[in-house]
Amino acid sequence: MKYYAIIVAGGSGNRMQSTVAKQFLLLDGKPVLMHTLTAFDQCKYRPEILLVLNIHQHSYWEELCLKYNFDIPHKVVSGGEQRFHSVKNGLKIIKGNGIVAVHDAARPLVSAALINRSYDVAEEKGNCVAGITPTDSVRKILEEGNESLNRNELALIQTPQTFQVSTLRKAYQVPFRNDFTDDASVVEFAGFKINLIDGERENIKITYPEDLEIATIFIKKRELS
Ligand SMILES: Nc1ccn([C@@H]2O[C@H](COP(=O)(O)OP(=O)(O)OP(=O)(O)O)[C@@H](O)[C@H]2O)c(=O)n1
Ligand SMILES: C[C@](O)(CO)[C@H](O)COP(=O)(O)O
Repeated sequence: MKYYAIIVAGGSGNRMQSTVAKQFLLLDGKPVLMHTLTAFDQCKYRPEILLVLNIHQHSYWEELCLKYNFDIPHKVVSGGEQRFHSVKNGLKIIKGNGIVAVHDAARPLVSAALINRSYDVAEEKGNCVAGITPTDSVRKILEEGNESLNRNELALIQTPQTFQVSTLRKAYQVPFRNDFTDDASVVEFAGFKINLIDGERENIKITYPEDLEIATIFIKKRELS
C-alpha cells in the first residue's frame, strides 16, 4: 500500500494578523510548517509528503529549508483560492491508489500516534476524521434567538482527515461550495459515510495570535516529559 500526506499550507492566515503567514512563524525556534512535516515524517507509514503552498511563497520556503537545514523529502505543489482548491491541487499529483491523509499545516502539534491511527482506520474502513468532544456548552443561533444543543452529540473536527485516494478523488470532482469547510464535508456530500476517531486536545489549529503561545506551552511541556 502507498501512503500520502497532503499538507495544506496555502492560506494567508488573515486571522493571525501577522505580516508573515502563520505557517512560517517561529514555534520553539523553527517555522510552524517544519513541525507539521516532521510529525508526518516520524510516523510509521513514512508517507510521500505533498506540501501545498501559495506560488508566491515557494522561493521563501526554499530559503527557510536552507536556513534551518530542513531535509525531510517533500514535493511542493501550488495552492488554490480556498482550502478546497489547495487540497484538489495536491490530489492531482497522486497518480495511483493508496491512502491519503489531508492535514492543516496550521496544526503542528499532531502526534505520530494520531497520524498512524488515522492511516490504520482509513485503510480498514475507507476513511476517518479526527474529532474531540466540546468542553464548552454549545448553542445554535436561530433566526430569532438561540437554543442549546447536546454537546455529547457533537464533535469538534480536526485534521488529519484520511481517505482511500479513490474516494477523495471522486469526491473532489464537484464544484466548490461555501459549506465545504473540510475534506469530510466534501466526501460526505459525495455520499460516503464518515468515520470518526478520537482526536487530540493538543492538536490545535493555530488561528489567532494566542494559539501560538498555547502551542509553545504544549511544546515545552513535551520537551520536559
Ligand atoms: N487557500 C487556502 C486556504 C487555507 N489553506 C490551508 O488550510 C489550513 C486551514 O486553514 P486556516 O486555518 O483557515 O488558514 P488560513 O486560511 O491561512 O487562515 P485565515 O482563514 O485566518 O486567513 C491552513 O493550514 C491553511 O494554510 C490552504 O492550503 N489554501
Ligand atoms: C479543516 C479544519 O481544520 C477542520 O477543523 C477546519 O475546517 C479549517 O477551517 P478554516 O476556517 O479553514 O480554518
